[in-house]
Amino acid sequence: MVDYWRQGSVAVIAVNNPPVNALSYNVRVGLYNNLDKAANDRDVLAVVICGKGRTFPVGADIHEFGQIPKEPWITDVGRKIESLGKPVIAAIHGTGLGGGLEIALFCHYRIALPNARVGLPEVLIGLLPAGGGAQLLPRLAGIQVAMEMITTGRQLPASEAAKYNIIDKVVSGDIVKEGIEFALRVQNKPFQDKILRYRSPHGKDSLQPITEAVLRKIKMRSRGFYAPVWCVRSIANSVKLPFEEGLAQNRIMFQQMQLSGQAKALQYAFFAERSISKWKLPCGGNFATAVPRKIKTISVIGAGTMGTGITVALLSAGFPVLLVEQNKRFLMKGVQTVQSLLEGGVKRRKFTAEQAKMASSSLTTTVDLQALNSVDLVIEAVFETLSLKEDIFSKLDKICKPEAILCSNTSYLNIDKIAASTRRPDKVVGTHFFSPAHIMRLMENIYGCKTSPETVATVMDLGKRIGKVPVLVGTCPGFCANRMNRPQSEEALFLVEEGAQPEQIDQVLEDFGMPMGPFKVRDLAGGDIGWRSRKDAALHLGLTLSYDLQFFNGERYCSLADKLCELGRFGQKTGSGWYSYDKPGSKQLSIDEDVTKLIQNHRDSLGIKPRKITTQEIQERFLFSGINEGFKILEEGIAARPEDIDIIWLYGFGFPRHYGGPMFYASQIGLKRVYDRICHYHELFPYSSHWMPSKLLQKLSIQEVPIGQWAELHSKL
Ligand SMILES: CC/C=C\CC(=O)SCCNC(=O)CCNC(=O)[C@H](O)C(C)(C)COP(=O)(O)OP(=O)(O)OC[C@H]1O[C@@H](n2cnc3c(N)ncnc32)[C@H](O)[C@@H]1OP(=O)(O)O
Repeated sequence: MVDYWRQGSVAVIAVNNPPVNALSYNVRVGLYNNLDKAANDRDVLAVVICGKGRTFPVGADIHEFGQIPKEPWITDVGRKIESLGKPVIAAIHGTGLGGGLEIALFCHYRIALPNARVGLPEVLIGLLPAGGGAQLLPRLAGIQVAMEMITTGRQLPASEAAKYNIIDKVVSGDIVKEGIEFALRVQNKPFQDKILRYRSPHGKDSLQPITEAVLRKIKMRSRGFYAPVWCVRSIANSVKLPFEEGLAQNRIMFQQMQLSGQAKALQYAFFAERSISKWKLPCGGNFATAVPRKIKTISVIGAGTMGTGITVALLSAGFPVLLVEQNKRFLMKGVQTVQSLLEGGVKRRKFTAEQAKMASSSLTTTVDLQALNSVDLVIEAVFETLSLKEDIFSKLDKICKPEAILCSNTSYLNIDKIAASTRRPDKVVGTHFFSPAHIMRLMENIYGCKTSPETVATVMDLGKRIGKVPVLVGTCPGFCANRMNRPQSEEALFLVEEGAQPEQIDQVLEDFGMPMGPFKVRDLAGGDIGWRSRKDAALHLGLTLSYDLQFFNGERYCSLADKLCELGRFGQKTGSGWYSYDKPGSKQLSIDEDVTKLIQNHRDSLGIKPRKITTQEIQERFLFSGINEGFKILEEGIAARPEDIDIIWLYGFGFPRHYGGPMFYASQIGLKRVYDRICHYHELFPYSSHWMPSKLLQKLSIQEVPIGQWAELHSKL
């Protein structure tokens, strides 16, 4: 796991633990023993530490967290380096992260390739840099830089790290060769002043104002995530305590944090995010055997909000796009939107003006579907009407080349039905983007019963290539994301009907950590879209929406949202919705007395006496109704694993990452408790079928098993 060789007077110690040279127990032992070997070899005058393969060590082995940490620790390896009596050079390529960077900081010198990156990302997995980072970095780069790096986990490119003295020299070529050359130059020079523990932290007199400013920033963005605050404390220890005492204190804090639910959730999310690319279809095809088709040209049908957002996502990843609309007026409007989104990307520094120009020049347009005869892949993004989509897909089937893949950006409709309108159901797949599609990272890919593994592999690959987080699910109304969100939106309305205020519900869920409460989300998305589909659904059933309606199609129904829409209050875009806004399109909102009155009148007309609704009830009814649906999605095999569901929620709805996602959150609360509360609400609200408890949840509530085994259990149901 650790290789050792000598080249003249230089000993090279190379960590060899693929894929990322994590500092597992055996690696730490290997480093420690090989440092001893170099120390005891009189002919060795300097030592180079590096990583084999793709990277310098990226930190501790996260799989080992939760076990009792075995010595030597990273700090023991560090002390060994400091006391070696010979200069030690860290030669960094790839990413030098966490414990990897900490070892480098114990070294006397650090060199790096230009494309190397360094950082202390422990905070992102709910921890602090207890392997010396929080003590050493302030002594090298100063308190201000250490605070920024450690509380955000940001990785710095080598050139920026050199600016802060973290890297002594940026070198090009072969990193080991460069390391040896550097070692030969410094081998006979004094290096005691390079041992960071003997320095005092730069900017220590400004500790208090820096700390206050950082804590203010953390408060604004953390939403209940506490690791950044502990990181601040660990850096303060570098000023307040002698070096060894600071190390010991930070280690104690690290151990406490490691036991916390937040660290467990973040580490779960880290591996969950990596597991989603390992998909499997019920027919047996999977990520390892299916080969994605090469996609060079893509067409997007529909130049509305979704179509233009998807177009920008594709263009900015370097794909040429042929944008299609039904007439020139819509097309022109769409092109203008694409241009302004690209300009917005330049303003937000997502890409340079030059890149935006390049992207824009890769856009072509047409009003003629026939022009799609040579594209490799089509993404349809028209209205959510099944007949319209069926019509488009049957035309595409005739026009497009036989091997072309046909995707639908539907958020709700049955993929099998859309596929059935073609003679190539194996090449039909759902690619559900989230709005705004050029920004939101989730791409919910949906397979139908005939979608081929090759088609799935192609859209999963495409998602990665355009910087999205692609998650694969099966087909059902609303798939995973919207199916889980639906009961939550309904519960939010019912809670208002029963006595809560929209702003109260928003506040409770924002305090929980959601980026926006459900009523602000409704106003942002625009109430008219849901209103139209509710009216369509009613029409389809031969019913009409009426305002004293308390049941619809056998289910509890609340018509408050319809009443708002009837008044033209569609949300931000019309300047009023559940809140009122400064002007149409503005985000500046205030509570509207008219809405308060409308709610009161609504309750009066139905004879509902408002009651006090507690924070606990709001949280439970919003979160548990979605979680129950999540378990049904698992038990039906729509999602293969709870990890898939959680990643959908982290990236599609901004669910607080320090809770891991709704399914992991449920596992932490305890499935018995979640199940009991769902049964309680089922008893109270028998006309809301979303409270019918999931069978899988019931089973898991009796024999609690770790979340990693839920999927196995559902297959045996
Ligand atoms: C006292 C305690 C001292 C120190 C504390 C620490 O050091 S905590 C750990 C700090 N380091 C990190 O958090 C790094 C996490 N890793 C990453 O950010 C990325 O993986 C990385 C290194 C930038 C590489 O990204 P890339 O996209 O190239 O690869 P990918 O993420 O898919 O990872 C490849 C496989 O490696 C596994 N892996 C990555 N990091 C670790 C790790 N620290 N421990 C264990 N395993 C790790 C990852 O799960 C992938 O595995 P696979 O089976 O292929 O899915």
